[in-house]
Amino acid sequence: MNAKTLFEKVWEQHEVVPETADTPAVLYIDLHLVHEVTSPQAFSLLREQGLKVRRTDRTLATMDHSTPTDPDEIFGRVPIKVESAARQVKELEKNCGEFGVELLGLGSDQRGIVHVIGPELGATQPGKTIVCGDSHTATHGAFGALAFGIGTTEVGHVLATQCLLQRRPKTLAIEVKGRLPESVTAKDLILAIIGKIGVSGGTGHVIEYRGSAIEALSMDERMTVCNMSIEAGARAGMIAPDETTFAYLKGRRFAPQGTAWDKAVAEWRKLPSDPGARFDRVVEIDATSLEPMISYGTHPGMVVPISGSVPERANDAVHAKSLAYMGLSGGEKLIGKPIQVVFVGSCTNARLSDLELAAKVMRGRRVADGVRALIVPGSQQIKREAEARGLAKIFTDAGAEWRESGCSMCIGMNGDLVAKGQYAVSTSNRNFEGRQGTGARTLLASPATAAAAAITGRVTDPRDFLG
Ligand SMILES: CC(C)[C@H](C(=O)O)[C@@H](O)C(=O)O
Ligand code: SF4
Repeated sequence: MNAKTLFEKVWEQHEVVPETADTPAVLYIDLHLVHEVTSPQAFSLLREQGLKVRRTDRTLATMDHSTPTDPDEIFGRVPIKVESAARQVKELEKNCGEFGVELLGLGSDQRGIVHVIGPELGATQPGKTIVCGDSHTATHGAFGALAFGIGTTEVGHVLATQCLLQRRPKTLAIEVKGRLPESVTAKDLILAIIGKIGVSGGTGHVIEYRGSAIEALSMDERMTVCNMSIEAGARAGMIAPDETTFAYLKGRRFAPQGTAWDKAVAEWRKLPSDPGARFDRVVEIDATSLEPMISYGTHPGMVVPISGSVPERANDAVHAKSLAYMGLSGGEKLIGKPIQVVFVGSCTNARLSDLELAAKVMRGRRVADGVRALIVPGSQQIKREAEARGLAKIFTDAGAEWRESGCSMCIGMNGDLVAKGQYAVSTSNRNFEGRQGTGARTLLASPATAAAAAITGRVTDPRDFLG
């Protein structure tokens, strides 16, 4: 038998027409997720050409990027303040209505960040091809799906045909051996991986994360890892489905039910890479020696262990420019650096277990004077669960702000912003110049590290609080 990787199995099951030297492959798409930022032009294209959405039953829309997180704006008690955001929200409502696409709209109790709600509703499943006009679609690969971010023109193609033109990527295995130490999170792991392979380390490849440390992760943690595959330059990230995956999915809204469930699980069990399957590249990481990580620069590869210092790179103009933006100098220690904002949220780290971790640090403590701490659940469902479990109260008692779900401060387009020159410890995935607002300085880290910074007002080792 020809040993195959997980990626190869999913790819080949969806290849309608294989690629040739001159033409990309035609791939069938099982699930198309839609949000308000990258869909307006795609729907216009359909309208211009007199086309319908080919499979409305395989298309699901939500609102997340432009949605405010203030309940008064969300529930229509006051108008949405950011005008461009209000327009996008309206347009998605209109487009979904006109084309018959299910929309988890502003008032929906199933609404949330697109990469949080797909899995939460069980729409994300092993072996599926999943696309969305959004780079962090890689998140869904945590279930053993092949999930790509696509551009607006491609969103139009998929809406009209349920197919996508794609060049076949190469495969990269990232083998994570050992076990993560106590108080070192999945976020620290993925930041360490990107620090090691670099922001273009995965270019042209689909990553499969594997090994004992990956198998030990919960679904929430696997999603955190796969989410940032794109920050390593990869097309997608995947993790083989296993009992953890099946247990997560069982009983969710879109998951197969009854005998269809048993049949699906039997198929999903065939997906993991066969013994002896070959990858184009293999990288090994030892989980046992990892520490909590933090970024210091303006791309996610610029990371160090939290106890470390900003690297010195003489004659590196790009490094120097980045440090100038960040207001940091080579050789400077990160621990103890004063910060002004803390953001716990985003499709990387806004699931229930992330909020639990932040709450563990903040319980019975107060946010430091002069620090703004914003905690934004990844979905309305997570919001309700966090409230039911008393997490929200821990945050508000500590003096943090607790909001409606959405992308929020991860991206400066919905009104949640970091001011010029301020330092924000953020659990999101991107730290580019201006990402959280003009002149904002982002330090990427885990929910534990972010919560610890909120309490002390400085970059802090989360192990001081967690042991
Ligand atoms: C707005 C959207 C297209 C964008 C993406 O593709 O990733 C956003 O989600 C981001 O994280 O930068
Ligand atoms: S939370 Fe951030 S990274 Fe995720 S989809 Fe929204 S803007 Fe993109």
